[in-house]
Amino acid sequence: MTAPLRLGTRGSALAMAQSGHVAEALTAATGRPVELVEVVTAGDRSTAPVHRLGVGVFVSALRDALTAREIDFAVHSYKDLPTAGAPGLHIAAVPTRQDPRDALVAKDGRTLAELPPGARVGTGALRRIAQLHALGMQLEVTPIRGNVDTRLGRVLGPEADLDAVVLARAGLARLGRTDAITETLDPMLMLPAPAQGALAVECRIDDQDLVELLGVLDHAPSRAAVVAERALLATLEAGCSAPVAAYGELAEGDAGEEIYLRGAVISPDGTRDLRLSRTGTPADAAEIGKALAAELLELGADSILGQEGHAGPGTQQFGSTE
Ligand SMILES: NCc1[nH]cc(CCC(=O)O)c1CC(=O)O
Repeated sequence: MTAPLRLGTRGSALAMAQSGHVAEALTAATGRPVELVEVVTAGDRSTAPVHRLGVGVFVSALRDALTAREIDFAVHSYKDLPTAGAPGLHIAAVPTRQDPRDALVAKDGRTLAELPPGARVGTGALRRIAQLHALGMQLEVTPIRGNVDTRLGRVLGPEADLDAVVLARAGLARLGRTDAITETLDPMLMLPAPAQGALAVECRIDDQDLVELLGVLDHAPSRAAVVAERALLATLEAGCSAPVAAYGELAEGDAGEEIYLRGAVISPDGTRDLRLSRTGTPADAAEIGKALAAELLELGADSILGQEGHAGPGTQQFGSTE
């Protein structure tokens, strides 16, 4: 009997759902039993706004537990990971990505276009706030935070005080709540966060057998898309709470498999909205992301990012802002 692999996870419903899913997939593919070990992070303990909590609050406790060998591997929402990797740790797999688009949950089954001027729309992410303002619909965008159920309750519950909320479709899908969605938002209007809908399966780099074992969960097209989107984010020296969006799509082109990467940097008030795209081969995913970021910077992306107190990678903020 092999001892079960210890999978460290946050205790939130979303984290448990995605960890449980990865555990099952790994056992199905390899026959190895997996046990879930709950790790409490500073981000879970605090109710302070995420931008006050600092870098990687939802991630660092899991990484500490990995380094201390208290757990063998961890599953993160990829978009919550700082762009700088962790020393001694390795992302051994990027499983097949979920639908990366954002979703609208609105009262009376409304779509975005059906919201009247002055409608109150809740979201915590600067990227979503900025893009909602850029629509020019006079929406009253209200910052919210909390877990998925709390956020749905702001529209659907007995104490509903908002007309709509915007959140990641992938989170709702993992919790079996896609029934609440009234519109899945077209990336033409709401470009997703870099790596949204993707998971990162991380372990110690010196744990070579495990690196190899976890590799069965890797999905190359998902990894290529995420690599391109994250290279864009890293080159902009922005964090996951910056008003930066990126979406890489893989498709069969004339020259074989192609990646089509779109990127956007939007000022929080929506008045400046830079959008560009670039194509290339999946093998060049990182270069495509860097080149697209460089083009955005040439158009003044840095001055937009500067507007919200951006001061380089040292002040990156990551966590459940969305
Ligand atoms: N920042 C919070 C967060 N981190 C991961 C998800 C779920 C979607 C995903 O895995 O990308 C969410 C919720 C949301 O954005 O609504």
